[in-house]
Amino acid sequence: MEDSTIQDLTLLNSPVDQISHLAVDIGGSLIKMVYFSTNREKSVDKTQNNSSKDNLLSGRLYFLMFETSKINECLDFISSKQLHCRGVQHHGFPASDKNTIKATGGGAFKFADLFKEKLGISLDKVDEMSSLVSGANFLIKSVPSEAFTYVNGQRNYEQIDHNDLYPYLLVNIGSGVSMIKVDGDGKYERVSGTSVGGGTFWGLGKLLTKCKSFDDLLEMSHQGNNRVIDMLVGDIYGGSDYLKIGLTSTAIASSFGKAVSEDKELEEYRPEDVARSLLRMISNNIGQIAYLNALRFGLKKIFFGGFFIRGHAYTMDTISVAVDFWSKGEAKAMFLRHEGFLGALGAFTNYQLVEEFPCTAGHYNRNPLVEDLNDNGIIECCLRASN
Ligand SMILES: Nc1ncnc2c1ncn2[C@@H]1O[C@H](COP(=O)(O)OP(=O)(O)O)[C@@H](O)[C@H]1O
Ligand SMILES: CC(C)(COP(=O)(O)O)[C@@H](O)C(=O)NCCC(=O)O
Repeated sequence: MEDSTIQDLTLLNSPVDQISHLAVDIGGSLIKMVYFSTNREKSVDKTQNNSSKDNLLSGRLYFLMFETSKINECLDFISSKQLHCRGVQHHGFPASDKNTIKATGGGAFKFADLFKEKLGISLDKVDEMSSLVSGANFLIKSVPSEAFTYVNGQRNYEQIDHNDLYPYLLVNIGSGVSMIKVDGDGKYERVSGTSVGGGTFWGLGKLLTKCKSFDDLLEMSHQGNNRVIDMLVGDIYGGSDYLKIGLTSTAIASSFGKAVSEDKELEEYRPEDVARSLLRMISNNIGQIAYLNALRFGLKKIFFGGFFIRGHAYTMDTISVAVDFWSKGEAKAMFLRHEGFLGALGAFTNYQLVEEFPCTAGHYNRNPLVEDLNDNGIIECCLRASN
């Protein structure tokens, strides 16, 4: 954690805090939420200081996550905190429509009736791909220290030149994977996808290791050794490399391939090793498909998002190495600190209220009220409302 700011959600009940503009992204696995909170005492009305007719309200974007299978807990939480019907109505700043929130992801369709029934609110649907792109563009362009490469176990934060951002490939690894060629704000095309994604890792991992939580599975993979199960080039070539086609003896020739010849039951393998092979197989595969799509369109930058990544060192390393290996160093894999919140942020920007500058990040909050919550960075920003 970069900062020790601990934000307990009981603060939401503080009389000086104003919550507004909740946006949700309801995916196949997880519900992601973003909301804006301002401190009334600190909010600023720039109309007094400059000639602009815009009202600027400083505050913070907060991030929350629930499992989609626990949608009812999520609705109870929104209801108990009245997250959906708080509006900011001072300094000439309009309240959000009390009965409508921006929503994206498949669940915006699937659960629309449930939101209406339990909370009395309508979901204003924002297209999922469009939200991913708006969220990514917002993060890359407006939030400092957001994008980074992962090389030799090191995060290297990149200052992205706005004039040299497009085109890029956005690879969102959620339950499934979408690959989107981004050419500008609102200019994009979904060029590919694969059903072998985060849901595959978690689903197969659960079956094969009997693991109870995604985080445990990731932790297991950290302790494992994939060479126990994967068939390496050296296993086939008597310990030698096959350099003529660019493969070292330690490269994986066949994921899970060793399990064929070894007369072993699943129980005889360490779950840690199984988890490691699985993570490597899926990350490698996504890295390779991403590279092939980058090659198709001559793209040099590939940004990876989605909650599958979870800031996990081994996942990012595998993806980075795959992209580097296949592109012979030509393409670059980049990751985003708010990786899992692209869709939710994109839906939030659809309120047309986010002022792109100034934004700062670096504070972290851990929300003790929500299980499984990652350490999600809050973002300080200004909202703007035109008169
Ligand atoms: N706490 C968690 N519970 C379930 N899956 C998780 C969790 N944390 C990370 N994941 C991973 O994130 C994936 C979902 O990513 P996400 O971007 O939220 O996609 P979706 O929009 O499909 O829900 C899961 O398939 C899993 O691989
Ligand atoms: C259907 C989806 C866009 C839904 O998004 P998700 O909830 O997985 O984030 C995604 O799962 C996907 O792109 N799947 C891959 C389908 C394919 O191209 O084969």
